[in-house]
Amino acid sequence: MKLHQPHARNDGTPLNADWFDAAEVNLSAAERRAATIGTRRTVKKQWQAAWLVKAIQCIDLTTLTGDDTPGRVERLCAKARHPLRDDLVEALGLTGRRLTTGAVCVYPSMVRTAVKALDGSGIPVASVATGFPAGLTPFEQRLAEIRYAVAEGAQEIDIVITRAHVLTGNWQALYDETRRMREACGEAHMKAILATGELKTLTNVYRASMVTMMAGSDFIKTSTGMEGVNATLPVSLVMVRAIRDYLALSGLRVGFKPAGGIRAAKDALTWLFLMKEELGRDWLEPELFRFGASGLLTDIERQIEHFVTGRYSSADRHGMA
Ligand SMILES: O=C[C@H](O)COP(=O)(O)O
Repeated sequence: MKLHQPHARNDGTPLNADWFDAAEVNLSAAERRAATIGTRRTVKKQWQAAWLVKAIQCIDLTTLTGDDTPGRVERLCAKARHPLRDDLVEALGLTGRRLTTGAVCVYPSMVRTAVKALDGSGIPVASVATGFPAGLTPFEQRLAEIRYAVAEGAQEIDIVITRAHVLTGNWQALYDETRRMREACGEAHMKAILATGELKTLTNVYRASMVTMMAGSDFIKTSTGMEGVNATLPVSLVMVRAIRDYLALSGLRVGFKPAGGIRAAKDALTWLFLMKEELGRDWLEPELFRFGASGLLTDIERQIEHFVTGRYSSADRHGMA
């Protein structure tokens, strides 16, 4: 089991419109391609639990609700440290091996609590910032929120972009904003949330992905979890292909984080297949891939229980068997 090793930060590249201006993404082509990912690949039963363990290691275990309390955050952190029951860990032959989620993701005011609760675990704390989820507070306040979360101990910052910059095609403004946010993050890694459900077209999703990567995002993330439409496979396909194109053009590796509404173990596997097919094995590690999810771990644990006890009924129901 690999320890969490933060990958090199993305220092970004100058804004270069040649890298995205001509891009046009065809919605139905993306939908057709996305629709085949889960069906073309099958995983032998004996490997499914291993894939689900991999999914656990890539979860940013999240609580982002108005009624969050220090107690809830502490319980979340305890779960991040021990994501599976001891009997399941033993049945999987993982006793004594390190098994944690990729990170814990909270609001800025909960960072200190999470850092304390995760002390010594090596699990990073991610904080949303910049007026999450809408990102419409005054810009200097958004930067101050990043600095606050970093000072509290966050090692990763999930920023939200100004959707209006995308909707008006103001790529320079999107680049400059993201660049300043990246600077405010200091040594913390930055994930740029595109809120794709509000960007109207997949072409906009592709262009926003490229611009935020050029501005130095370490990850691009689909959604806040609060938009009307959150992580979808067609949107994810477009974003991972932007990551692939950016790698080819710049030589820089950027991570991907689908987030919002991912609750079923079966869906987690589909996303892992997508990463492996489109970007390769390196994007199956928490350094380059995360799920932003509050409820996914519950279903994964349930499915693993079914595997180790030999009761596949629920897995069958989820189409996993
Ligand atoms: O960034 C993470 C999302 O807010 C989580 O969304 P979820 O609660 O639908 O899993």
